[in-house]
Amino acid sequence: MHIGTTLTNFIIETQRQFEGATGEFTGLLNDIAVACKKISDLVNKGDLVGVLGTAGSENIQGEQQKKLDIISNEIFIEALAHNGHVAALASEEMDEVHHLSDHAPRGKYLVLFDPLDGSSNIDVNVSVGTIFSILKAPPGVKNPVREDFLKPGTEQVAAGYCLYGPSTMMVLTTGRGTNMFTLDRDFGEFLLTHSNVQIPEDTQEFAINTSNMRFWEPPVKRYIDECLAGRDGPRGKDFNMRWIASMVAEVHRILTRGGIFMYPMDTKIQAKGQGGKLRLMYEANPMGFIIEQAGGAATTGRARIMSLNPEDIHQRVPVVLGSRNEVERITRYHHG
Ligand SMILES: O=P(O)(O)OC[C@H]1O[C@](O)(COP(=O)(O)O)[C@@H](O)[C@@H]1O
Ligand SMILES: [Mg+2]
Ligand SMILES: [Mg+2]
Repeated sequence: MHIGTTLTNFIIETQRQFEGATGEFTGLLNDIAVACKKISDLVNKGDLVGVLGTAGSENIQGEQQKKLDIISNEIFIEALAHNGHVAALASEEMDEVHHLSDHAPRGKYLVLFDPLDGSSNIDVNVSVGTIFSILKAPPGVKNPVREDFLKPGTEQVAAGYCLYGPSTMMVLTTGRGTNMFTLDRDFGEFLLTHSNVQIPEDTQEFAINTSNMRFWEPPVKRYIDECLAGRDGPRGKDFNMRWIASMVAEVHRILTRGGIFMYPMDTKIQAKGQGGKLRLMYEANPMGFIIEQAGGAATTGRARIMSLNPEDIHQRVPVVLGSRNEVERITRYHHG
């Protein structure tokens, strides 16, 4: 597909390759694009439209919700729940599965989403984003339930994120490579700017929240120590570090120039009885699909993320993703 193609035409072309395609998938991705454009506009205007700051409520994760967490969630529901492309929705900001109103037409898909990723950055004007994962809905079921969403990442039909940074970009995979589109605000369209993105297999750049170092497991400690030892150490090369605290921005950097991103299991997380910091269904699985389709890898440190059998829509998992050879090295360290 040629650079400059609109997202809509790109999806229509992609759909042509699927036998029996009805156009419903194109419709769904257009709904998602509309929602992301609206969120991008609000993020961009920030205080001018009074959307910054906390909402004074907590989500099921026990996190203080930002106003934009809730507003973005509502924009997504409004854009997706009425056009007959989905059967149900699930989100970081909603405890339970969101069922459509009785008279709303039902569609073939389920969507899980993180309406605003990187929430701790929203008030300090640092890049944030939206992450989404698309699954097939059980045929003929009017109101799919939680169990209908609990499919391994390998069953995703598509996944993507929209990054609200200096420019707004939509990154998408339908299982045929990973492509990037940039929003032309004048034109109001996402245009293809990077097709079939490939992540370098090796890297000298890692991203991890080092303030958690004292809680890390030995394999992670060893890996980071070796990176920090630089060219005089066992790796024989110097490493750089980055931490933006927005998973979307970290993943985007890695898709653009390689690298490794880690939010591993640690004793602090274990002490809280949690399985990790990041959520499997609307953070780790969609990002795993995007990264793998760009030639990278995504594991928990021990197992491929997309092969996990989910137990809950808000389940948390350890995440290690990025340049294939580095992810494989850390996974080897975990297997001793
Ligand atoms: O606050 P920390 O420990 O740096 O964690 C940052 C991580 O938490 C997140 O903000 C969690 O996502 P949400 O903002 O959607 O809750 C990730 O985007 C980011 O990678
Ligand atoms: Mg998030
Ligand atoms: Mg979020």
